[in-house]
Order: sequence, then C-alpha cells, then structure tokens
Amino acid sequence: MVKESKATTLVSANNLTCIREERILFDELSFDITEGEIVQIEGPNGAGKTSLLRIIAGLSRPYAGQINFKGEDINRCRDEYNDELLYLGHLAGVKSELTAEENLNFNLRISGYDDFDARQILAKVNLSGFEEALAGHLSAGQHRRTALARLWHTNCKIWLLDEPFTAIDKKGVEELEHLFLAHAKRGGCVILTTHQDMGVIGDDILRKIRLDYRFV
Ligand SMILES: Nc1ncnc2c1ncn2[C@@H]1O[C@H](COP(=O)(O)OP(=O)(O)OP(=O)(O)O)[C@@H](O)[C@H]1O
Repeated sequence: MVKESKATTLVSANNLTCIREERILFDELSFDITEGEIVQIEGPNGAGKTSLLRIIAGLSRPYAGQINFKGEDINRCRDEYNDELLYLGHLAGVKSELTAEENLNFNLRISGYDDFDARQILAKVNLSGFEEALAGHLSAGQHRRTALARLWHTNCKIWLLDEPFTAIDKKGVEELEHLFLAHAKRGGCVILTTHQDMGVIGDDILRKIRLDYRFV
C-alpha cells in the first residue's frame, strides 16, 4: 500500500495584527504555508504586504500574534529558521560600488556557501558579459537580476520575495516562475508580493492571501 505523506507546515501566522500610524493593516490574520506552496500576498499600495513579509521574516514584530516555523515560535528557533530563510526585500542587498560578481560572491559567502561558480550563476540570470560591471552602472533590470541570482544557488526552503519581478522583462519573469515551480516541487515554499500577473504559475497552483486595509 502506498503511504500518503502529508506536506509539512513550514510557516504559520497566528492571529497577526499589524498597526501603522493608527491604521490597522491586518487584524487577527492566520494562515499556514506548507512545503510545495507558492503564495502571493496581494493588495493595493499601502495595504501592508511588505509589512507582512518583514514580520514573517522576523525583521519586525507584529502588534499582536506570532509566526511559527514548523510549529515553534520563530523567536525561540531563530537560528534554525534563519538557516531556512531567504528574504529578498526591495533593496535586496546589492551594493552599487561592487561588481555583479562581487555582489553575488558576497551574498553567497555571507550565507555560508563557498563552493559555487559565480559566473555560471550569473549566466543563468542573463548577466554573462556583465560580471565585472559595477552594480551601480547596471540597468534596473540587471541590478535586480544581480540580487535574484542567489535564488539559483541556495538550500533555503522558505523564499520570501518582495516584488521580485520589478524591472524584470517578460522572459525573465517566466524564468523566475519556472524556478519557483521547481523550488515548490522540491518541497520548498515561495511567499511573494507582486502586482504582476503570473502566466506560468496557474491559478490552480498559486494561492493568494489578500490584504485590504481599513481605518481604526
Ligand atoms: N516602519 C513604519 N512606520 C510607520 N509606518 C509604516 C512603517 N512601515 C510601513 N508603514 C506604513 O504602513 C503602510 C503599509 O506599508 P507597506 O510597505 O507594508 O505596504 P505595501 O502593501 O507593501 O505597499 P506597496 O504595494 O506600495 O509596496 C504604509 O502606509 C506605510 O507608510
């Protein structure tokens, strides 16, 4: 008999409330995200998507509620959680005064990787020939690709991506979508914000968490 294996819950939000400038961005928000899921946090500008991602990442605290990693409060398993977390925010840790290759080397080494071929990874994000260009001299899309390159070399299961498609061309968006699908298939999860429609990841796969703010 084939035994059905149940997907592990990686991240749970428990009754999260976030208040900014006397505005409730979200209130008693709860959800579970399991291995293999791709989740889009959606809502209008200012709804609290970045705020929610930062709370999930443990970078800021909610007014109330907590985030659990595999059932445990992230404040009690920080190291274990951080080992599984890849967070790419708006600025995404790309330093203008470093080259594309130096940025990738830095970002991967600081995450504990030392066995990689940066040029090969940069080729995957279409930056061949730009390895030695200063990030500050790259186009907006190439700058973003420099940040995203580390997704091609990571063991982290939980990807938290704030507007990953910003400035990325159509083909690049599709390649990223395929990467997310492959990551989910390997048992990871992707939690992202975007205002863009995703054409490769169908609505049957994509799960949406919608935020709509209201005044206190
Ligand atoms: N640290 C902070 N202090 C005060 N207000 C904040 C802080 N962080 C966010 N806000 C406010 O909270 C609201 C939600 O911001 P957030 O960046 O989470 O929205 P968003 O849904 O990601 O928006 P967008 O689609 O424009 O990126 C905004 O009105 C913002 O000004």
